[in-house]
Order: sequence, then structure tokens, then C-alpha cells
Amino acid sequence: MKNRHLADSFKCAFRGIFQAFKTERNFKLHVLATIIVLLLAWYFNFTKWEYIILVITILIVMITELLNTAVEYTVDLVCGNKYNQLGKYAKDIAAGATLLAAFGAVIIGCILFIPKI
Ligand SMILES: Nc1ncnc2c1ncn2[C@@H]1O[C@H](COP(=O)(O)OP(=O)(O)OP(=O)(O)O)[C@@H](O)[C@H]1O
Repeated sequence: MKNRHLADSFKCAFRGIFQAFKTERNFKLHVLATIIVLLLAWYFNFTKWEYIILVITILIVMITELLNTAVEYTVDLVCGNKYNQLGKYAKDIAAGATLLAAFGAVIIGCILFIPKI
């Protein structure tokens, strides 16, 4: 089941992102928020460094959401519908990571956008 070519690895990775987009409401919201925020950044004439901070922040949120989704799938794969204390910890901790990333993004968004308004 190992990918032999780099192109296959890329295909799997893009399929993973698409799968998360299809199934995860939060991921769809992040994509929508990303489009709105980038349009606003363009409207406010962001500098190169402001764009860099914005893009890194957006990527951190997206990456944590993807990892959270991967943890959820893995826990569901292992536990099925059965309650499992370790499964609960794993899902709650992964959700905590996405929450922290989202909080950080809101704070950075305020720092970047409020002076422009
Ligand atoms: N197998 C399990 N055993 C114990 N607790 C679980 C289990 N599956 C889920 N939970 C608990 O239910 C919560 C919600 O799990 P669920 O898989 O529905 O995530 P979710 O609400 O879909 O997350 P998201 O909104 O990020 O997609 C978890 O954070 C965890 O506390």
C-alpha cells in the first residue's frame, strides 16, 4: 500500500484535504473565512509582512483542523461506537489544539485588522 511515486503521494494528500472539506463543517467554515480574510487583506492593502503573518496563521488553523479530523477518524476506527476513555482524551485534546489555533487566529486578526478600520 506504499506510494511509489511522488505524484501519488501528492494525490493522496490532496484527496485527504478534499475529504476533510467534504465531511467537516468546521473545515468548510475555515475555507470560507480564509477567502473573506484574504479579500479584506487585499482591500486594506496589506504589506508583505502582514500577508506573511496572515497566511501562516491561516495555515496553522487549517493544519490543526486536518490533524483533528485525522485523530477523530483514527479514534472512530479503533473504538467504533464503543465508549473509550483514551479515545475521549485523544479527541478532546485534538479539539483543544484546534480551539487554541482558532483563538490565536482571532487575536492576530484583531491586531492586523483593527488599526486598518
Ligand atoms: N469513542 C469515544 N469514546 C469516548 N468519548 C468519545 C468517543 N467518541 C467521541 N467522544 C467524545 O465526544 C466528543 C465529540 O466527538 P465527535 O467525534 O462527535 O467529534 P465532533 O464533535 O464531530 O468534533 P468536530 O466538531 O471537531 O468535528 C469528543 O470530543 C469526545 O469527548
